[in-house]
Amino acid sequence: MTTSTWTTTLLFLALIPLIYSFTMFSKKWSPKGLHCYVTGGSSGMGLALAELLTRRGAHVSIVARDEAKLRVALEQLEKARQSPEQKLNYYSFALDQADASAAALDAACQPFGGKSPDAIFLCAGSSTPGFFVEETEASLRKTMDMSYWVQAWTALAATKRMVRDGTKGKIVFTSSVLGYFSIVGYSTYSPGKFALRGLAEALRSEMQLYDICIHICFPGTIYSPGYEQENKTKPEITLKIEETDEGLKPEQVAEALMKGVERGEFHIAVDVLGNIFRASTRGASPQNGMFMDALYAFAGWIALPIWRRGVDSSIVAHGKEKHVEYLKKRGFFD
Ligand SMILES: NC(=O)C1=CN([C@@H]2O[C@H](COP(=O)(O)OP(=O)(O)OC[C@H]3O[C@@H](n4cnc5c(N)ncnc54)[C@H](OP(=O)(O)O)[C@@H]3O)[C@@H](O)[C@H]2O)C=CC1
Ligand SMILES: CCCCCCCCCCCCCCCC(=O)[C@@H](N)CO
Repeated sequence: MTTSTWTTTLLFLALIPLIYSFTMFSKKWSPKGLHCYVTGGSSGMGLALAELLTRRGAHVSIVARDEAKLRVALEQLEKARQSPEQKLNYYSFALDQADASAAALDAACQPFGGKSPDAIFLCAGSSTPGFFVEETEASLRKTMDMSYWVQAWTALAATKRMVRDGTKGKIVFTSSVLGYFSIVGYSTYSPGKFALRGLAEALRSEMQLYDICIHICFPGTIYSPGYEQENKTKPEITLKIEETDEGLKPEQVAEALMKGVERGEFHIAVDVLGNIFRASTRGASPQNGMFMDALYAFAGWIALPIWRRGVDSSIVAHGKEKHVEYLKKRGFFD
């Protein structure tokens, strides 16, 4: 290379951190005065997020199925209200159905003269861990509804509405670290959470046509009512593998998600573990920070193969000791 090529290359490399530092001064997104639509807003992370948005001065609509839980959740939101102008409402709909998802959105737009919400937070979802060999066609379809379609149907209705209304809004999906990798017990859940990543990636690209911003969050264990519920069917070995994950409270996840949205991150991880998996699995998805991402990816390069080997050997050991007995007891071989 000639001296001038070297100079140009060095100048170009020096520009990269400079360009990154500009992004630090760009205006943060704020939910104040905006209509935020939160699915799964009656429990766990969705409720914590709805409360946080209320405290930040947003109009908040929460959607879930159980009306009694929604009513209690709305009381919690009322306590976080910042001004009498804020519109806080709940809507009871089953979002794993396409028509009900569109109807829920229609209903929530009514108090706003039919106008689309400014931000859609898709938190609804659930998991029913178990062993794949014990699943059925019905259980696999149902669990896909509860991990993928429960968010995809609202995304479909919301993008149509935002584009028709010219709303330059945002849509935030909730996947899981189990949308980056998977382990025994999550064959009914990870596929839907992986699929959400695919959907978010396609939409991040397409929605640039309309200035609609897409985000997707990848939390680890959240100590929520949903977590208590899933533990009822969770295989012992799955629980054991999960012990490595410290877990967070719904409020901590909501705070971290909000920070990621404010910073304009596409993939939002809520803790170090999530960041390691994110940076190690990123592909061509935008990175969140050149230096930290390189560091997380390096940590993953070293630690993930070691961790996975440990997980694999604990599964093999568990199988030899207990698993066949377990299947026999459940009548699997009958
Ligand atoms: N808990 C965890 O460890 C983790 C959870 N996640 C994901 O984060 C999100 C929140 O989880 P978590 O905080 O545990 O939430 P919870 O399980 O505590 O609450 C789930 C919320 O979604 C609603 N919901 C569930 N199914 C439907 C449906 N078919 N139609 C409408 N609303 C529905 C529930 O209300 P109702 O039942 O009344 O409809 C409730 O409001 C989920 O998408 C979950 O998959 C990701 C990583 C870890
Ligand atoms: C640096 C390398 C160390 C790697 C350690 C990784 C430990 C991860 C354990 C599995 C965590 C599973 C979280 C499940 C969250 C979820 O989505 C379910 N609760 C379903 O709702």
